[in-house]
Amino acid sequence: MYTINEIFETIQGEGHFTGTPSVFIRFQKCLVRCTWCDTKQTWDASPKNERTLNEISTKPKGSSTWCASSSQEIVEAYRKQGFFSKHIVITGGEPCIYDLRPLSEKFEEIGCRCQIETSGTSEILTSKMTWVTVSPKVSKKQGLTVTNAALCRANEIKHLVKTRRDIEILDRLLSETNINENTVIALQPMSQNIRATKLCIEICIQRNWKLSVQTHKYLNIP
Ligand SMILES: C[S@@+](CC[C@H](N)C(=O)[O-])C[C@H]1O[C@@H](n2cnc3c(N)ncnc32)[C@H](O)[C@@H]1O
Ligand SMILES: Nc1nc2[nH]cc(C(=O)O)c2c(=O)[nH]1
Ligand code: SF4
Ligand SMILES: [Mg+2]
Repeated sequence: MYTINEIFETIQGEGHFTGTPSVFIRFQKCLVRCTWCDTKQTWDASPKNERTLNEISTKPKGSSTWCASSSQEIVEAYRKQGFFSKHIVITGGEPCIYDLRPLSEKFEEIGCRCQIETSGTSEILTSKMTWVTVSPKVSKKQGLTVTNAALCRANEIKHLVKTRRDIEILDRLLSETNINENTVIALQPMSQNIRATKLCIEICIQRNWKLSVQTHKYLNIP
């Protein structure tokens, strides 16, 4: 069973698939607890916030209610909602605390393609066809860090940037890991910070990396 915070259809606002109509399956629970996380409502799955999948499918955005659902029930909810998008973004919270093979394979059986948004701090178990976006995280407090294996599985490394220090951290990760030469590298400014955005533009031009600005926050869509 998976713990799900919300299921909604929107436009992918981040990374390589920016602009792609997508159905988001947002998982509950994350152990990393980044201080600047823009989705803190997903961190815990407290029993008092448990609801049914039906209630989760129609709830207001941003609440910490969640439900326990099987991959079959999630795919059925996708069909019932009459969504159009065939691009499924599995995010969270931290979705990779779960084995995502059953969910990703079930969605592929109905002609969908899956993408995972992950911190890279848990083992990535998903179908071969899944596009894996790793946004590297290091949490000394929780003793969790992005793994070599996650960076090597990544189709895309989308790195959050606040200052030049974050660029140095990414350079170190890339120098220590033998990533696939086709891996897309994207820089994402933290919390739409103007200085961080200007720095990301400068470095993306110099390195021929992709800029990822969270377009949904500028468009004010989910
Ligand atoms: C909420 S996280 C969930 C997936 C996974 N836990 C992860 O960190 O990749 C989804 C994406 O939002 C990004 N994100 C979270 N908080 C952000 C913030 N304040 N500014 C910019 N991006 C943020 C993460 O880096 C990640 O790429
Ligand atoms: N539109 C939109 N695009 C997104 N890309 C990654 C998101 C996430 O929270 O994982 C996200 C999100 O929350 N909304
Ligand atoms: S790993 Fe992702 S969901 Fe967890 S706290 Fe960090 S940004 Fe938020
Ligand atoms: Mg988001």
